[in-house]
Amino acid sequence: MRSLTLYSLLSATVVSGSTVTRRDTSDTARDYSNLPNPKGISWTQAYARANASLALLSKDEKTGIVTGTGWQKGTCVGNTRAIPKIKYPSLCLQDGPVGIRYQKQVSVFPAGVHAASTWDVNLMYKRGYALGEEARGVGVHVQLGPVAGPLGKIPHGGRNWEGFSPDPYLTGIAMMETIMGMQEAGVQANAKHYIGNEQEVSRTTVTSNIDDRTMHELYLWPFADAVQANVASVMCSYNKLNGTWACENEKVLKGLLKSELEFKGYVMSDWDAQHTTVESANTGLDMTMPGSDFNGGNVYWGKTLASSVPGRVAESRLDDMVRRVLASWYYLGQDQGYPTTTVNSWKGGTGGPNVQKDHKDVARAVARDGIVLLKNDDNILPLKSPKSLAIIGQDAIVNPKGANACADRGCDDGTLAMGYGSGTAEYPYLSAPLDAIKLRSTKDGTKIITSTTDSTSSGASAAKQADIAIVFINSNAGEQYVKVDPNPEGDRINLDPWHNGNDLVSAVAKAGKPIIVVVHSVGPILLEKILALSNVKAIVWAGLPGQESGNSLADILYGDTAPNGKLPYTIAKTEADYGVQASQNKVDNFKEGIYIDYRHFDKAKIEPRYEFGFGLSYTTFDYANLTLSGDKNVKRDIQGPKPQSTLYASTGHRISATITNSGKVAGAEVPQLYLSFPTIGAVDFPPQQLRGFQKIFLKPGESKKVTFTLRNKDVSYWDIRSQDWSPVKGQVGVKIAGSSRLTGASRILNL
Ligand SMILES: OC[C@H]1O[C@@H](O[C@H]2[C@H](O)[C@@H](O)[C@H](O[C@H]3[C@H](O)[C@@H](O)[C@H](O)O[C@@H]3CO)O[C@@H]2CO)[C@H](O)[C@@H](O)[C@@H]1O
Repeated sequence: MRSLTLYSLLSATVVSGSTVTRRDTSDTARDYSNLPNPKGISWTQAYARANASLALLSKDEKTGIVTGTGWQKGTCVGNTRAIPKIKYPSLCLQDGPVGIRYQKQVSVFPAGVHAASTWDVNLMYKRGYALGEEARGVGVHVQLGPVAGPLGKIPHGGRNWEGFSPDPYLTGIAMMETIMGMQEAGVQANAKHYIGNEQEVSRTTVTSNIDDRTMHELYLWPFADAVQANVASVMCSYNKLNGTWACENEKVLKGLLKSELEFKGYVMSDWDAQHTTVESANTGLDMTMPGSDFNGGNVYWGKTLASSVPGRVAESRLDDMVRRVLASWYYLGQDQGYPTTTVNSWKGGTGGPNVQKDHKDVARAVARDGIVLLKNDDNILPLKSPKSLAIIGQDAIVNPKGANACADRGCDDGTLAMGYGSGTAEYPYLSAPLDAIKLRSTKDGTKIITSTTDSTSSGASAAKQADIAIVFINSNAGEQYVKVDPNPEGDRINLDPWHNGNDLVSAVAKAGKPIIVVVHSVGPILLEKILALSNVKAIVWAGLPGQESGNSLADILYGDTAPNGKLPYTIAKTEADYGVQASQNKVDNFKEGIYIDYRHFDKAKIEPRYEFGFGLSYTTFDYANLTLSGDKNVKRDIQGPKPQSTLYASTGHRISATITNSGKVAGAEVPQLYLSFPTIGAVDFPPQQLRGFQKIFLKPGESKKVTFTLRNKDVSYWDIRSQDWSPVKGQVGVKIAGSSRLTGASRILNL
C-alpha cells in the first residue's frame, strides 16, 4: 500500500473520535501530490526500458504496436500485434467501467455515477482495485475506463452514468481513486472520452466549441487529475473540438494533454474515431482502435502509416508513439508474469477463470452507501416490522428473460442496475429487490403481496391489500449505437420515469396506503408529479447499483445501515431549469460556460427540488466551529507557467469544522467544503464551488473534527490572458455543510 503522508490534497482528516477506515489501514488524509508507482518503477525507468526495446524494432513492428488488428480480429474488443523478440504480447484492450465486458464469471460493480454518490474515497478506490484485479485475472492489459467525458453537463446525456458527476472536483477525485485502484492491481487504466463528448445524439458529427477557461476549469480538470494519478492511457472521443476532430486536434492532444498536463502515457482513438492517417499521427494520436471500421475498412494506420514514414510523418513521431505505449506497459510491470489473455468476447465470454473473489462485498458496500434518501416523512423508514408490504413494478424483479437477455443491456425490462452500451458487463447474478426484501421480511413475518408488471390496476390492487406499498420505477439511457425505445440515440428524450412510472405511482396512491418510491436511474428524473401525492412518504434514490442491487437496498430499507449517499447532481423541478440540452444542429457552443448543474442553479437563483450534495439519513448532524488555520505566508505568486506539481501543492491554509451526530442512531455523513470567490476584475465565479468532502461515521452523540487543506489548484482560476492558473485573492466565503444548499458552518477566509 502506498504512502498516504505526502501531498496536501484539499483533504479531510478525522482528528478526534473514532476512526473511519481508509483502505482499511489509516484514517489520515489522502495525499495525491506525488504518487509513487506501486510496481516500484518510475516513468523514467519505464522509458529507459521502452527505449531499449524500441531500438530493436523494425518499422513494420512499430506500426503493429500502434495499430489495432481490426474489429473482431482478436479475442478482446481491441487487440494489437505481438512482438515476440521483445516479449511483448498482443495487447488486450477491453471495456469497461463497471466490469469486464463480454466475459463470464466476472463481477458487475455499481456504475460510476453510483460510486460518486457514495462520496467515499475509500470505496471508490476499492471498487477500482477490484475492477483492476478482475481485468488482470483474465489477462486484460488495458481496461477501458474510468469515464470523465461526458462530465454530464446535459442531464439527458446517454453515457453520463458511466462517469461520475457534473462537478469536476468530485469527478476528479473519483477518477484518481479509481485509476489508483485499477493500476495498483496491475491493469493499465484508460481515462475516456477526451474531450467534450457531452451528448450521444450526433456524437460523431457535433463540434463542441469550448472556451479556454471553461475547458480548464470544467472539462479538463478531471483529466488533469487522471494524469496526476499516472493514468497509462487516454481515449480521444468521437466529436470535434472547436471544429477539429478530437483524435487529430493538436491543441487538445499535444497542447493540453501532453505538454500542459505532462501526460506520459499514450492516446488511443475511440473505436473508429480516427479520420486520417497523417494528421492524426502528427497531432498526437498514439494508437488507433480497433484498427479498422466496423466493417473491416478504413485502415488508416498499419501499412498506410508505414508508407508515410519517413516523409509526411517523421520517424521520431512513430518512435514517440511506440515509446509511450511500451513505457506504459513497463510502468505497470506487465512485462513480468502477466496472466495470459483468456477474454473470449465473440464466443460468449467462456473459458476464462472465475475472477470474482470476494468482490461482491465491495460491490454491495458501494451499492448500499451510494443510495440516497430524498424524503422520509413520518420516519416511515426504516421499516418497522410491517404486517404486510406490497412490492409493485417491473423494476422490482430481474428481467424474466434473464438479466443478460439483451445484448449490451439494450432494453429496459426488469430492474435497472446499469445503463446500456459498451460500458456494460455480463451479470454473474443480479440480486432483485423483490427477492432481497422477501428474504429480509421473513424475520418479521411480513406478508408480501406482489405486482411485478407496470400495470396500474394490478399495482393499485396489490396496494389495497397491504399496510405499505413500495413502488419501483426507473429511467434508462446509454450509448448511441444501441436503440432502446423511447431513446432514439442513447440520450434521454425527457427526464420522466419510463413505462409511465408517474401513472403507476398515481394509481397506487389511490389505494390510500403510505407509499415508498424506489428509483433506479441513470441520472436525475423529475419527481414533481410523485411529490404531489400526499401519501408518498419516502423516496429512495437507488441509482445504478450493479449486481448487488436488492441486497444493498434491503440494507437501507430495514435500517441495517443508515442511508449515507448524497446526490452527485441536481434534481430540478422542471427540465428547463437545467438550462442546457443536446445540440441537434451539429454545433454546441457551450454557451453556459462554467455554469452547469448547481453552479447554474445558484447563479440563476433557481430553487432545485433536491440540490447537489443532498441526502437524508436516519439520524441528524450538526455543523459548528468552522476554524481557519495554517501557514498563511506560503508564497502563492509563482512567476511563469505553473507545473502540475505546483498546482497540486498546499497553500498552507486549513479549514476545520466539528460535526456532531445529534440523532439516535449511528450513521455516516459527508461534510462538503464549498468556496465562494470574489469577482476579480471582469472575471466572475460561480456562487460556490465544491473543493473538498469526506465521509465520516458517527455514533449517536459523537462529534468529530474534519479538516480540509487547500491546494493551489483549489483557489486558482484559469487566466485567459496569462494562459495560466492565477491565484484567487480577496475575501473568500468558506462553508462546510451537508449539501450545497445547507448553511452548515461558514466564515470568510482572506486570501
Ligand atoms: O468497446 C470499445 C470502445 O467502443 C466504443 O463503442 C463501440 C462498441 O464497443 C461497439 O460494440 C459498437 O459496435 C457496433 C457498431 O457501432 C455498429 O455500427 C454495428 O452495427 O454494431 C456494432 C456492435 O453491435 O460500436 C461502438 C461505437 O459506435 C465506445 O465508445 C468506447 O467507450 C469503448 O471503450
